[in-house]
Amino acid sequence: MGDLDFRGRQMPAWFPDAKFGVFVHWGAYSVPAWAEPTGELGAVDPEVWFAHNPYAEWYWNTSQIEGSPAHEHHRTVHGGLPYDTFLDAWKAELFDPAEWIDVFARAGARYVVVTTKHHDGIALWDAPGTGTRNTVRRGPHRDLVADLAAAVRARGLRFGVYYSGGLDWHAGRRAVIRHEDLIDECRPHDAAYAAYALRQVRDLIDRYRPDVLWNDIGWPDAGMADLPDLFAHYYATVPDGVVNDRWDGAHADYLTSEYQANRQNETAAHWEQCRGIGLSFGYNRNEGPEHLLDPAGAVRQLVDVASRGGNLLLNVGPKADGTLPGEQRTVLEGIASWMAGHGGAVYATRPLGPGAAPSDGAPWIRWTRDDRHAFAFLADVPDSARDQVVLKTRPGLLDPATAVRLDDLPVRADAVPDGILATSVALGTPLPTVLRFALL
Ligand SMILES: C[C@@H]1N[C@H](CNC(=O)[C@H](c2ccccc2)C2CCCC2)[C@@H](O)[C@H](O)[C@@H]1O
Repeated sequence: MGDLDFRGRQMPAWFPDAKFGVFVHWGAYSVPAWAEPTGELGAVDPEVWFAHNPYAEWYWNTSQIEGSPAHEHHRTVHGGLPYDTFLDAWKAELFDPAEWIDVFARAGARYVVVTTKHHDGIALWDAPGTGTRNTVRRGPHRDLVADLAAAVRARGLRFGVYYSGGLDWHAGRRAVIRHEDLIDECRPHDAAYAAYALRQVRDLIDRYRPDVLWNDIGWPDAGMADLPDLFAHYYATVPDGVVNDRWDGAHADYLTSEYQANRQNETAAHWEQCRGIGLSFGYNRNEGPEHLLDPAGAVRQLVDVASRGGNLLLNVGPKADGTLPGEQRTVLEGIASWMAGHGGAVYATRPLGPGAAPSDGAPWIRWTRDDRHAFAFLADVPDSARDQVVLKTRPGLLDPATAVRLDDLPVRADAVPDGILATSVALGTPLPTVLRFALL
């Protein structure tokens, strides 16, 4: 047992300061890359969800469900071949990890979390116990985890690993039909799987020293007793590492939400929202621009999350050939150009707290603060407002006379009874305008 009592552990400052991470879901599922863009998790009727799953990384499961469009697609387009055929078809021939990480870093990501084994049980490194069911022995014939870890760290970003501890469709259970199945029927809970999974996570820790241990779905019942030792080993190996909350309650340095699911977790001291740029984590060839966040939408998602004290883990689903889908890359480039001039109002900030009234209508307004400044983010100011906005703030909180726009356009700010009247130009753009004020 490690000597670390990690339950009262201090959150390492790098994680809440980071604000923005990029998630990568890349796997054999990136070969078919096929799902119905049904809707966001939490907004789709659970009864509909599994047979019409928008998560393209769930292809194995969805294509097992009789009568589902994915079942039909797999039969007609892929001849109903065994799923592992996709592993051999996955060549990653154009994969250039440094190129990916350059895009992520310019977009302002401070950490990158990559899938090492998703629910399909295929490992992206030569994981113990997988035999040839991994990308070193088949398909890409590369240790993709090592390649990505090296590229991420060469760029000065933190590297995290995603591991599907709770679901492994090779551990011999049937497809998930309904949500309640996910909890028990279809999850492996036996001692053999628990030992298998424990050995793999320990291997990830020892080989890659990940800064984030991002487990998903949960942990096998028979392996729950192993977790205190695993976490102690992790923290001994990576002293400023962080662990997420999907270990069936065993431990968490921070809580997670996913699209609209588990949003109640966003009131925790430390939390992270994950979502795709579109409706899926794995690349889905059926997604069009109408299903994706546009750059302004992605920036506002990041600002909204940061203004409430959380991190955004925004997912990219690369193609099987190793290229980033053009439409997803465009969104990252859009985030990059905004973050270049405004990142300072996001990184290492925290909520402004009770001083500011967050807006839930138009204009869209969010706040952050650092030790000396408050930052107001404005967007979608109606034309009728004629480039004037009232920022509701507590009197005496900040000094209107110190107002500046981070893009250096002129701004005038006057104290008014319920806050500050800001007058400037082009306040109505979808991409947020940022005003900085000195805190009194
Ligand atoms: C990052 C994504 N995680 C998914 C697992 N998500 C969850 O277990 C979801 C979840 C969401 C938020 C906190 C905890 C668990 C549940 C699934 C239905 C309702 C909430 C995966 O199934 C998915 O493929 C992707 O890897």
